[in-house]
Amino acid sequence: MHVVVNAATSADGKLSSRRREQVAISGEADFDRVDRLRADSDAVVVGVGTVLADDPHLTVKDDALREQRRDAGEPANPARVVVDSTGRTPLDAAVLDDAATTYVCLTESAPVEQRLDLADRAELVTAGDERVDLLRAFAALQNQGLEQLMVEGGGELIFSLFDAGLVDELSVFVGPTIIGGRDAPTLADGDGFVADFPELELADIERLDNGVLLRWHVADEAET
Ligand SMILES: NC(=O)C1=CN([C@@H]2O[C@H](COP(=O)(O)OP(=O)(O)OC[C@H]3O[C@@H](n4cnc5c(N)ncnc54)[C@H](O)[C@@H]3O)[C@@H](O)[C@H]2O)C=CC1
Ligand SMILES: Nc1nc(O)c(N)c(N[C@@H]2O[C@H](COP(=O)(O)O)[C@@H](O)[C@H]2O)n1
Repeated sequence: MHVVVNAATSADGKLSSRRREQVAISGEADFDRVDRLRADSDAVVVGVGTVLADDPHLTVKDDALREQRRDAGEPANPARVVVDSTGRTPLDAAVLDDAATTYVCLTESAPVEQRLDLADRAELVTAGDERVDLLRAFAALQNQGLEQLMVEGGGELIFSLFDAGLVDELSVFVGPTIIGGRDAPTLADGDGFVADFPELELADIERLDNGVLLRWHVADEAET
């Protein structure tokens, strides 16, 4: 399995504002790049915080890219994955429509009622007690044939994935704006690291729109 985290931050490292509403940080060229990355992925992964904040669709927007996937014998859109401990994904969420297969990763503590409702619209993966056990959930996704995973956020999920050692690559578009705010989500939130910080190797820098795209490889733990 190969896991790429992709996100857009303001120049001061924020994913969105303190209101947690979606902010268009990327310009046209970056959104096109994100669309290609989605088209090259087996699944697009988000946390339920992102679903509640943005109601994303997580589909490939370009008709030609969807056609290419069909020509290659793949579904037009990659699968969608929501990491959602207790089944808070609203039943009318855009990610639960029929544009793609959706997996909702839950824990044992997810109430039966939510579980039954979501099971009508998504494939359920159960891993962990309080929070989703990401190692187990991603292993289950791999067993379903999902090898290329693109994670789009948000900050809580991205931190947990680094903490679990599951990230292979990080792509960050740093856009030309300041959002600010101590309560605004950043690229990696959660509890944060205090030691054994994951080490990154810079793979590429590209000027894009009025910002910069940074691509990093995550160093193997054994090498750091
Ligand atoms: N600029 C960008 O590229 C993006 C921005 N965003 C922004 O990020 C914000 C949402 O991010 P967050 O609130 O951090 O939510 P999130 O999307 O990271 O979801 C976190 C939630 O996932 C659930 N969860 C279950 N197991 C977990 C685990 N092991 N680790 C972490 N979470 C687990 C928990 O309910 C947790 O509260 C929104 O404001 C959204 O607009 C989101 C994606 C991309
Ligand atoms: N790459 C990128 N740049 C931004 O500026 C963004 N705000 C986001 N947000 C992510 O895209 C999702 C929306 O997807 P759909 O257009 O609905 O398919 C949103 O939920 C964030 O994950 N990304």
